Amino acid sequence: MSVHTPLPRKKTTIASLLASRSSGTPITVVTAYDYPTALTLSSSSCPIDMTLVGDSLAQTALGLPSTTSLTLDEMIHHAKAVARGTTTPFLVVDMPFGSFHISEEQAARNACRLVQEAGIDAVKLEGGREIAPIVRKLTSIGIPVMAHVGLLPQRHVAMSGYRVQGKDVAGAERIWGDALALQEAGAFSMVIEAVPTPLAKYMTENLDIPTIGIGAGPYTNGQVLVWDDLLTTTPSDHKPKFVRRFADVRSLREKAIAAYSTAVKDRSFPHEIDESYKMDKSEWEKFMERRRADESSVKSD
Ligand SMILES: Nc1nc(=O)c2c([nH]1)NC[C@@H]1CN(c3ccc(C(=O)N[C@@H](CCC(=O)O)C(=O)O)cc3)CN21
Ligand SMILES: CC(C)C(=O)C(=O)O
Ligand SMILES: [Mg+2]
Repeated sequence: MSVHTPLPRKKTTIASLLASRSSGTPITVVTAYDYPTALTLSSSSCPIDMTLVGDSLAQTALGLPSTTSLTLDEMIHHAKAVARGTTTPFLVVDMPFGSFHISEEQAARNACRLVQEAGIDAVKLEGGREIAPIVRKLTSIGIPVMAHVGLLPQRHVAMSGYRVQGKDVAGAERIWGDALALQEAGAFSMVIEAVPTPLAKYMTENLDIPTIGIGAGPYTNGQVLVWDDLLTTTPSDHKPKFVRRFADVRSLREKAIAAYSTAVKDRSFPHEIDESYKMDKSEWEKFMERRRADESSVKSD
């Protein structure tokens, strides 16, 4: 096989994620909110292990102030679009704020909706040991659950903003205790968001499930980034420390739209021959003959 031919890839499974963890192969996760994005993450030239329909959808794609106002119906609408474009990546969806805390029954009903209506592989739930019974319930009915500890954006008000978590002994102990309880409840993997590097390293070394970090340093089993952050799609004055800009898609888009606008205004677009359609001269003449006949009959009325 030539170096230019991408390796054929199979659908990511929980078993293959565990195998990546065991072999020390970093796991790649990117968020997606629509069909074209899902196609890119499934492409054989840039294959990603896991696609996450994150509730960051609220801010990145819908212009909402935070994730807490995103509804389950809105999430399902986007998850369906992402599922249509997803082939090999494992497809995980964030359960929105309020869609799983009320009771185990509510969580099970809504997770089943995501599986049946959107066709996703697993759900992700933000929270600590207090949601362990819900994780256990979903796992027991065959819905894989990804845990999410550390910074919990759905609780940004209670946490007084988006702040690094687990920086002191008490905070680190709480997060480690949460992680153990969630693993024990059956979570197949865990996102660790915005915690100091040594804590995420300790968690990765002492848990049995793959850890996926965001703002958790280089020692987790995998990394996740938000599509819009890594591509720079939107104007933003604030860049969290953990974001690396791998491209500047925003300026590329703006250049293209400016060029289009200029071309329309100076009439260089569309080109009369290359970008427009022809009509046979005889057909055109017959059409004009009929129009003239119609016009003279209107005048003589
Ligand atoms: N575009 C986007 N990227 C994300 O990573 C993301 C979202 N949206 N929306 C939902 C949550 C919100 N997240 C955030 C938002 C802000 C910070 C932030 O400003 N962090 C500070 C930490 C300050 C401190 O405590 O020292 C930073 O400067 O890194 C972190 C995570 C992560 N998620
Ligand atoms: C940042 C990731 C982990 C997430 O939860 C989201 O995009 O909503
Ligand atoms: Mg999220």
